[in-house]
This record gives sequence, C-alpha cells and structure tokens, in this order.
Amino acid sequence: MTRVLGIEGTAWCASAAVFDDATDDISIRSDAYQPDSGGIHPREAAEHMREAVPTVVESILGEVESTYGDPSETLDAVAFSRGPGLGPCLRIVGTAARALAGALSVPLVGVNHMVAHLEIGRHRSGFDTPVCLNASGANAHVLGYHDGRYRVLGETMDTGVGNALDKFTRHVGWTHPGGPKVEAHAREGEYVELPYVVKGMDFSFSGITSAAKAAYDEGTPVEDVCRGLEETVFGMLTEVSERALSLTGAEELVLGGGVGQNGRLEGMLETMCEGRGAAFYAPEPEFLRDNAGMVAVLGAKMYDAGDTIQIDDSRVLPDFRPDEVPVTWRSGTPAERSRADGDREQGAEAVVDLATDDGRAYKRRLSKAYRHPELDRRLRRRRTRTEARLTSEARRLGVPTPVVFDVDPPEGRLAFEFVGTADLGEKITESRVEAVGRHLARCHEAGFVHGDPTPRNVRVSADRTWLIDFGLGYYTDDVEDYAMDLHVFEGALGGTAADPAALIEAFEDAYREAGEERVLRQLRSIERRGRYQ
Ligand SMILES: C[C@@H](O)[C@H](NC(=O)OP(=O)(O)OC[C@H]1O[C@@H](n2cnc3c(N)ncnc32)[C@H](O)[C@@H]1O)C(=O)O
Ligand SMILES: Nc1ncnc2c1ncn2[C@@H]1O[C@H](COP(=O)(O)OP(=O)(O)OP(=O)(O)O)[C@@H](O)[C@H]1O
Ligand SMILES: [Fe+2]
Repeated sequence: MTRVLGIEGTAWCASAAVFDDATDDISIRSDAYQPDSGGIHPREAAEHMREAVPTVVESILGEVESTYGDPSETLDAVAFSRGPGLGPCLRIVGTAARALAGALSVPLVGVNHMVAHLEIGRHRSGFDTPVCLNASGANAHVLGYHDGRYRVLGETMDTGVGNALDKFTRHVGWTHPGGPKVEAHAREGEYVELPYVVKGMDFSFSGITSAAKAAYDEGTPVEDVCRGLEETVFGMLTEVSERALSLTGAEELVLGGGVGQNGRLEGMLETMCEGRGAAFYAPEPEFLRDNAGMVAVLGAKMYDAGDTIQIDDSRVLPDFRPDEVPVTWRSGTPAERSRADGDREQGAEAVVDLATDDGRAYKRRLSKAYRHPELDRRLRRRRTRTEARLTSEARRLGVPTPVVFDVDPPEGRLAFEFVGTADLGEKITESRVEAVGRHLARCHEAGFVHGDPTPRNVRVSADRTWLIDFGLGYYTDDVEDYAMDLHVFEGALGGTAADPAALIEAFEDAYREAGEERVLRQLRSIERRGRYQ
C-alpha cells in the first residue's frame, strides 16, 4: 500500500494532491494563475506559485490528516514536477517539495511532468502498452514505449499546440487561456483552409498560426478561423497518432494534456481508433489539464520501484524531455502485430494489394472519417498526385523507385511495379542505410524532399534499395526541409533499430559524400533546438 503527496507548478497551475493506491483515490487541490492580459508571464506565474503552492499543500495536508491520520505517519513520499516548465516556477515547487519531505521525514520523488501526463491515462485506462498523444500548452508529442524508455516518435518542431491556439486568440484580443474560446467559437463556424504540415510523424504549427492571424485580419469570420484551426491542427495530431499506432503495432491510445479537453480532438481520436480497431482512452478533464493528481500517481509508481532522489540531486530541469527518463516502474514491450493481412498491407494512410499476378502493387489512399471531408479530399488528391510525380522524378534521377503504371488522384489510387523482397526494417544493414543516404541526397540536389523517409518506406532485395511512398514529398529549396528528411529517418531508426548509433553514422557519412554538408549542420541545429517555448 502506497500513499504519496504530489505537487505541481510547472507554469500556471499550483496544485497539490494525494494518491492512495489501496483505494485508488486521488484528491486534488488546484489554484490557477490567470494573467490580466497577454499570455503567461514567467515572473507573475512564479509570484502566483509562491503564494498558492503553500496554500494548496496546506489544504491537502488537512485532508490527509482527516482521512488517513497524521501525515508524517501515513504518507510514504512527496513527489514533485521537476520539469519541463518555467524555471522560476519549478524552483518554488522544488523548494516546497524538499522542505515538506524533510519535515515529514519521507523520501522525495522527482517526476517528469510530460511522463505524468501519459501515466495518468495509462493508470486510469488500465492499458498496458499504449501510444500516448500529449497535447498540452507548451508541448505536443507522440510517445511510444520501447526498451525501458518512452520514445518521442513525433513532436512539434516549433511551439506547443496550446500555445499555437493561444497565440491566435491573443491576436484577436481574447484573454488567456484561448483554447476553450477556440472550441466554443468553432462550433458556430465553417471550415476554412489553413496550411497542413506533417513531416513523417513530426509536425509544426507556426505557419498555421500566421495564416490564421492573416485570415482574421483579412475579414474571415473568427468562428470560421477557429473551425479551420481545430480541423487542421487536430487533424494533424490525429494523423500522427495513427502513424505511431501503425508503426509500433500498438493497439491502444491514451490522450494527455490540457488541449485534450477539447471535444473535437477527442472525437477525432476516438473515430480514428474505431476505424482501425484500437482502444482509446481520454482521462477526465481534471486529469488532462495540469494537476498534481498525475504527479502523485506517477510518484507512487516510482516510489514503489525505489526510484527516489536525494535532496542534493533534486535540482529542477526546465528542459526535461520525456525520453530522458529511465522508466523504472514498468516492463513489457508492445506485442509485434503484423500489419499484413494475407496479401494486403495496411499502412497508416493506405491499403496496398500486393499479391497480384501482374507483378504490380495497387495502392489506395483511404478516406479518413475523422477528417473534415473537404480537407480529406484535398489531402488524398494532393498526396496521390505528388506520389506519382515524385516517384517518377526520383527514378529519372537514378534513385531506384517503382515504375508508376497508373494514377487516379480523385479516387486516391495508384498502380506501381512491385519492388523488393522486404521492408528495410526487417533487413537493416549499414550498406542499405548508406544507400538511403545517397538516394535522399540525390532528391535534395534536385530540389525536393521525400517527406516520410522511414524504414517502412524503403524496400530492399539482395542487391538494391528502393524508396517508395513519396506522398508527403514536395519541392523546396529550404535547407531546413532537407534536414527534416534526415531527422525523420534518424528518428525512425532510433525508435526501431537495436543499435541505431552505428547506422546513423553510416547514413550521415553516405549523405555527406553525396550531398551537402550544410544540410547536416542544419540537422544538428534541429536537434539542439529547445522545444519548450
Ligand atoms: C510544462 C507544462 O507547464 C505545460 N502545461 C500546460 O501547457 O498546461 P495544460 O493544462 O497541459 O494545457 C494548457 C493549454 O490547454 C489549452 N486548452 C484548455 N482547454 C482547451 C480546449 N477546450 N480546447 C483547446 N485547448 C484547450 C489552453 O489554451 C492551454 O494552451 C505542458 O504540459 O506543456
Ligand atoms: N511498389 C511496391 N512494391 C512492394 N511493396 C510495396 C510497394 N508499395 C507498397 N508496398 C508495401 O506496402 C507497404 C505500405 O505501403 P505505403 O508505405 O506506400 O503505404 P502507407 O499507407 O503510406 O504506409 P505507411 O504509413 O506505413 O508509410 C509498404 O511498407 C510496403 O511493404
Ligand atoms: Fe502540462
């Protein structure tokens, strides 16, 4: 039996909670910081924490006393959010947690806030090895579990998803937080087109926010812009969640983070999961937005695993990433599930019929019921057309790709030559990875990117390495886009291959030889970029 007091205060929500694992009771006290104008000001937020944290802790201690008895005898540990978050806020929470653990003479547990957003969903759903979509203010990422760590399968390349919505609402003069206002107005609006940006399983929002502001400034009704924002941004998050399910073979999805309170986002995820026979769980709103209940729950699991920290080692970590956390409290690896059903491959976007007498592969991009019909039509058409064009263009450059026999964009249909004997993932070697490096360099030199170069989009045989599935590709002269291709490939290697380091090195060496050094420099800058803005 374990009972843990948790403290949260990474940005706006001062919160304390107690979790009792015998009864599964979670009791939470929260006090939100509400800026008078603009967004969250770090100094004001810290001021709020200074006043509110002692009050919520006091209040929860009172409850512990009356429900369980003397806190120093009935609590096993104090857990707190070490990061990510705003430094000045985190330090106040850290100080409070250390003082309380000292006063109660119990161990201290340092929790990663983003992992807590995930674990609360796993705890309440009872799912074993779900993929998790964290949709919060300052973050947005899709996590999977592999080999003792949570892996970031995909994430935002610029702002968090809530921040993207909040930036738009500030522009139109609404108070913080803007997310709930976007939701209310979107209900009255008609969908308008905004840029849809998915690169492999990564994505970005800054172009969407700018386009939304511009549309509003040009007189598009604010309700319509809000609807366009929801359909676009949540469509992207749902698409990458589906890709993550498809890639890992997981059959469960949990949602986390404050933006998860949005009914449209939940609805899309639910529809997507239904469509592929996966189970979906969204925690109640009080466990989605920032709260100390999730900190107490994860704190209890870590405490049970002996995962406590000494006061001296308990400094806060404003850039704490979820993949830095050694996952001590759980085991299990997702069961491998074959996505092939006889002679039919089920990808995230399409079904591909492979066992044909004519040696062809027939691909069909399916309509996605979760997407707005107009957006769905546009994406399927555009990607089908792009795939035909770039597959042929790459082939002309000498990159091995299948011959395209037929294309029907409105129907989302393509007919290709069948190539290879296996996907790269099943037969990965350094020399094949080097071939991918050379092939991508050649595409980039010709001015386009693949857009989704994962091991599943590479086919291999004894003597050749083909690139397939160019549907997310596009022409560009921006070095950032080329570097993103490399980032996507390396990310996928990191998430699936047993020893990615040697493969990544071989891949980069081959790319360097055939392509431009500045792309690799840009790749380093992508990797260094702070994501918590
Ligand atoms: C590091 C930590 O401090 C940070 N916390 C955070 O972002 O608070 P969270 O409670 O997870 O999310 C707040 C965001 O959630 C948005 N939000 C709240 N209700 C919403 C709704 N109904 N629709 C869309 N967004 C909503 C707000 O606009 C705000 O941007 C994080 O988890 O990234
Ligand atoms: N021309 C081809 N020759 C041989 N196999 C193919 C061909 N096209 C597709 N496949 C097989 O079908 C699978 C799915 O195809 P594709 O990647 O084009 O669809 P998708 O829905 O975009 O999938 P994903 O989301 O996994 O990228 C491939 O991983 C590959 O195993
Ligand atoms: Fe959060």
